[in-house]
Order: sequence, then structure tokens, then C-alpha cells
Amino acid sequence: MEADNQNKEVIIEAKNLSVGFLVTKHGINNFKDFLLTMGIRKLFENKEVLNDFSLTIYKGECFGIMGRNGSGKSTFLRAISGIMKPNKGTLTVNGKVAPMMALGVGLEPELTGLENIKLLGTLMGLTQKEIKQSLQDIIAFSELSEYDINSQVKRYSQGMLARLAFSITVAKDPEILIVDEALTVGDLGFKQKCAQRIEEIRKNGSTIIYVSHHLEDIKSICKRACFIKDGKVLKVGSIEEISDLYELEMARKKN
Ligand SMILES: Nc1ncnc2c1ncn2[C@@H]1O[C@H](COP(=O)(O)OP(=O)(O)OP(=O)(O)O)[C@@H](O)[C@H]1O
Repeated sequence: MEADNQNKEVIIEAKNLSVGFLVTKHGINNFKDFLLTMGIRKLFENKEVLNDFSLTIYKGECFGIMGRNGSGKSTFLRAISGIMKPNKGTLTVNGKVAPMMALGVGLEPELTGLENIKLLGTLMGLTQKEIKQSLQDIIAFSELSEYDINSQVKRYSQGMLARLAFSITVAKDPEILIVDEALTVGDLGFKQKCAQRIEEIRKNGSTIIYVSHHLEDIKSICKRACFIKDGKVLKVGSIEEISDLYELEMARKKN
């Protein structure tokens, strides 16, 4: 399969990447402990999540990312979205990323749904004309009522936030679409509608990075995938190979 990729255009390339979080050191639980450390720099340490992480994703493919809870999938997605900066290694992203993860993040709680569409649309690079043209489509896709779309987003349920965030993200075919299924909420009807729209985006040639624990979903959409273990890419291969590895690893966990 790797030989098949030789002539393809690389869209994302991670080489020996290290990405981590700053966390408070063990033993520092209160202000007294803080004073005893004698300095803010000594208060934090770097918790490395991705370590020596290398992966290549090609333009136009639908690539699956699999791994146990806490293995580092979302951290990699945060890095390619530019939310987290690598400590070491290189990360090249040759396209605009439309993240569909931390749903609701990016939405301004004090603004209404309508105001958020205008704000996020601008941040995503849509022109005023494009926003105006797609406004009704976004609202229709979200299935939010006129009352809700004119209400402050802080009054929304998780499902309503998901509907709004997804509808804005996919208003225009993105160059790179990230789908983190763990964070998609919504009823079955809306999920099916999302799946249809993702398929449409894929057919139009965008690159899709899909994170899911549902084998059937990931198999139905991706051809290639990787398995992440303890912050490293354990294996890259066809979706069948990686699904088998996933099942094997899950079975090992139970024993
Ligand atoms: N804000 C944070 N601060 C410190 N550590 C974090 C933070 N967010 C995540 N982590 C840690 O980073 C590691 C990887 O988390 P990550 O969310 O990338 O895993 P994941 O593979 O996406 O998991 P899941 O399948 O549960 O979504 C975990 O050990 C987690 O505890």
C-alpha cells in the first residue's frame, strides 16, 4: 500500500513529533506548596503525550485514526489544527483545516447562534458574500428553530451546539476536514445527515481525517488508517489491517 502512495501529494506530514501539556508538578496542591517551590517555573512540568510521532497523510484520502482512550488521537488533531504547538520534530500541514472536534469550542456563548455563524464563518475564511449566501443553508442544515438561532449559544444543549458547529464547519467544502466522532452528539437523524455531508465532501476531493471507535463507521468511510499507542504510531496500513489490530488490542485489554 505504501508503494501506491509514492505519486500522491502529501497534505500532512509529522516527523518525530513531540507534543505535550504543561501540568502542575506532583505534590503541588495549594498556595503553600506553590510558595515552597519558590517560583512559577518550577510549578509546571511538561507531560509529553505524543512522542517520536511520525505520520504522512495524502491529499484527497479519507484517513482513519484509531487507538485506545488516552492514546493521543485528539492531541494529534489539536496539533494539526494549530491549537497545540509541537515541542520537537516537524509538522507540515499543506491546507486549511476545519476542525470538528471540541464541539461548541470556538462558539461565543454570549452571542446568538446567528451571530456565531457570522463570526465563525469569517474566522473560517468565508467572505461576507459567502456567509450571506450560505446563511439560510447553515440554519436549515442545523434544523434549529428561528427562536433558537436568535438565542444566546450559552442556552444551547450539547446537541444544539453540535448541530450549529457542524453546520458552520461544513458550509463550504473544507480542504482538510477533521471528524472526531467521540465529540459528535446529536440524534440518529442528524448523525445520518452528517455522514451524508461528510461523504459528499469526500467525493468533492477534500482530505478527511476520521477518529472513531466504531469500526463499522470508520470502515465504511476510510481506506487507510493508523493505530496509535502510547503517543506513537504503532502501525499504518489498510483499514482492514488496522481494524484487525484494533480488535486485537481491545481483546488484550479485556484479558
Ligand atoms: N488538558 C490536558 N492537560 C493535561 N493532560 C491532558 C489534557 N488533555 C489530555 N491530556 C492527556 O493526554 C493524553 C492523551 O489524550 P487524548 O485526548 O489525546 O487521547 P485520545 O486518544 O483522544 O483519547 P479518547 O479516545 O479518550 O478521546 C491522556 O493521557 C490525557 O490524560
